[in-house]
Amino acid sequence: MKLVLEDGTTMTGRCFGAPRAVSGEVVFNTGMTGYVETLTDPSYRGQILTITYPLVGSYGVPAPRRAGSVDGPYEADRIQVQGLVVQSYVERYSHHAAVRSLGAWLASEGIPAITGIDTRTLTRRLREVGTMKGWLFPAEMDLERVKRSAEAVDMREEVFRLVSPREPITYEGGPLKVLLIDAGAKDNIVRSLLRRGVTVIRAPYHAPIAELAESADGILIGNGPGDPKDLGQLVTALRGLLGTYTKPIFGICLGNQILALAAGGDTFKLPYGHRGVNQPVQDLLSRRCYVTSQNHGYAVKHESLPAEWEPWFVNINDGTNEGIRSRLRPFFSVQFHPEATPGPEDASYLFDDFLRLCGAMKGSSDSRLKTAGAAAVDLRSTPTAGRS
Ligand SMILES: NC(=O)CC[C@H](N)C(=O)O
Repeated sequence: MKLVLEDGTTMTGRCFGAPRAVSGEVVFNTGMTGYVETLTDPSYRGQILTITYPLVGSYGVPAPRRAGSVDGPYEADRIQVQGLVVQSYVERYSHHAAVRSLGAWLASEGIPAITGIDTRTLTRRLREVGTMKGWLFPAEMDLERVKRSAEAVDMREEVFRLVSPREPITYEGGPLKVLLIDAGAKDNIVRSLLRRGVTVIRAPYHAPIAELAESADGILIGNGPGDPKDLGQLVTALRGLLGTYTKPIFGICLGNQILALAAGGDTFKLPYGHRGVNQPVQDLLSRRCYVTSQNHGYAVKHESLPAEWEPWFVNINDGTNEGIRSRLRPFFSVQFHPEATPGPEDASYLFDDFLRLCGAMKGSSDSRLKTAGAAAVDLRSTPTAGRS
């Protein structure tokens, strides 16, 4: 197999997945474990993933999930990456839950993978030049032919259609109801809500959101692939809703970007993104730091936020935005993944805060809580296990 980057960098290795030609944006993730979760995360749709940790495959892959379920550790029904790049693939796995090798899983889903690559050199290149387009293909194929014929995902609106459900799906979990806007949401967002006794209406990003939101106690905008600016239809729908909606809105990753755009803010592309399980962020209100799981290539411009909004979290490595919140209303979002999978669960308290707010606003006879301003204040002053 060969990996060629758009700056001409060429690397040769061995195939351990499907021997096929693909192209996509080449990105790297620094997590040491969690390849099953990472490979099935729809935010990676269309991208060729490099894992910087050198040994990959040693714990194999567990049994496939039950059909129609959202069982972990899978984050979706299929592998989402275009291709996989590792330094040393381990075929002989050992783990009590494993039933197949990583290579067998990749091959069964038609995903090409390459081993024997100096991923440290590759990552340094991507850090210097920035994320680049690349081609992964069997070594005997001619590059010019590959460039013409390699399978690629149309990264504009098409990519969101590939990863969102066709119709709204309801998961019964309890009396509180959350509308999850899905443009590629990870299944663990659904599991995180169900675990907390919540009914989830999982709706595609192009569904009539305002209508569906009426019967829900809050809205969660999930993660997803691509560039948030290609989701103009959702941004416009949400902008309309922000004018009248009084219940809580929480965004995760792509959801942070969408909320910022709907509020009138702007996003930009990071040179090589944040992908890993040890990204440090700081809550600007409490000054408390958290280690978080992240997978994003775009970020919100702090300075673009209109007066009602304020930066909530920042990334301690590069100072970029990691969350925003309305100063007046119960609308807030984070750029990292509180549901983790893989990664640290430091930030899972955010689900509890969001749901407590949904519950308080639904059940309270206190009319002050029904006004959005009071609810936003309530969120700020609520002590939680995660913050104590
Ligand atoms: N994990 C996500 O939701 C990623 C959001 C967006 N696709 C980005 O790369 O920034």
